[in-house]
Amino acid sequence: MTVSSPPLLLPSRQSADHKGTFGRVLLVGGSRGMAGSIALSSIAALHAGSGLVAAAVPDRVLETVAGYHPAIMTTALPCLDGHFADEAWPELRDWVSRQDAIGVGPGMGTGEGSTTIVSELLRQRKTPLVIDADALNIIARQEFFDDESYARGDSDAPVVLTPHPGELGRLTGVSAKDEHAQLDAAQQLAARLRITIVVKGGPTRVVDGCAGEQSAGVYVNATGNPGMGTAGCGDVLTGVITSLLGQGLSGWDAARLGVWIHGRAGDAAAAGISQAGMTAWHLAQTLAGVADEMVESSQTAPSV
Ligand SMILES: NC(=O)C1=CN([C@@H]2O[C@H](COP(=O)(O)OP(=O)(O)OC[C@H]3O[C@@H](n4cnc5c(N)ncnc54)[C@H](OP(=O)(O)O)[C@@H]3O)[C@@H](O)[C@H]2O)[C@@H](O)CC1
Ligand SMILES: Nc1ncnc2c1ncn2[C@@H]1O[C@H](COP(=O)(O)OP(=O)(O)O)[C@@H](O)[C@H]1O
Ligand SMILES: [Mg+2]
Repeated sequence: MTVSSPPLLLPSRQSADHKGTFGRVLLVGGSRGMAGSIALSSIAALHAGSGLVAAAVPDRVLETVAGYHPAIMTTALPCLDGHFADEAWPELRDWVSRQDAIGVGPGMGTGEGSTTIVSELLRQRKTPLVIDADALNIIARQEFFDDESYARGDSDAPVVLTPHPGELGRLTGVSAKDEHAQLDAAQQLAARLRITIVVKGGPTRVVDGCAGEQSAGVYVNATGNPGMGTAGCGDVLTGVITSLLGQGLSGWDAARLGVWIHGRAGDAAAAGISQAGMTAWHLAQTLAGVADEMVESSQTAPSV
């Protein structure tokens, strides 16, 4: 099987490098019944090369999330019926500026406490953000993006949205059935807000509005397969792109390299397991095995 080349490469790792070199990132989400989503995002961030990964979750699911991987740190936030309570944001606020990147949304639900977290994370402009899943649904429901004040300026940290066509339909009002119209709508939204948008699917496309009108065009990803149409694969991508932002990449670079390595790991899982039988858990594991294909000099010949 021929493997396409990555759109860019991370710098090679040096002997003096340490955890801090590879970024400290925080994944915010999870709820009772959807603890796995934020765990998949957190594990994916580690397997994409982050130095330090923490998950900020409702108190009720902390032990569940912590139990998935000993290297993931966890922070319990106030909880109501297994979801973020209104008091969650005041406790999360002090963590934000200490992160190199934050991913928000997987499994978080769309309640009051989650809505406040999303609104406040959108307001801050210093920490790079990946916005996915229920955080996108909250933005759509609250019509946050109708307000131009959320647009990013030249000195603001990057923001990357990662909607699947259902979420993109809620955000833009353009039906998931109309692929071309959805891509146009994503390009307009990206240019208006000066953000990067990953339009997930088969294939996944990336559009970027950070250069203002001179949009960088459309990146069409060449890796991935229908075996990735299984619960949690998007949560894995959230962790990957959060990790790459935390390693210092721009939104455009983190999104393109993120979808490339995510699909590459999906292809490795399909080859190693099967398309029908692979799960997001397998994807998160095979990601660890192919991660060096994103790195200069240690670029190894693809194994499959
Ligand atoms: N283990 C866990 O904890 C997991 C937790 N998860 C968490 O669940 C939350 C809800 O997220 P979600 O994506 O599951 O539900 P939802 O937003 O209703 O979208 C699904 C609908 O959207 C559409 N659609 C999707 N793709 C499409 C396409 N390519 N092309 C066309 N249409 C497409 C399609 O709509 P339909 O066609 O069925 O009307 C589909 O039914 C979220 O927070 C997430 O993180 C999950 O990650 C799973 C694992
Ligand atoms: N047919 C396909 N070909 C390539 N990638 C796919 C295909 N179907 C789904 N994917 C990928 O799997 C992921 C699914 O994301 P999402 O629907 O958000 O999953 P979840 O929310 O369950 O984690 C996306 O990255 C998408 O690009
Ligand atoms: Mg998803």
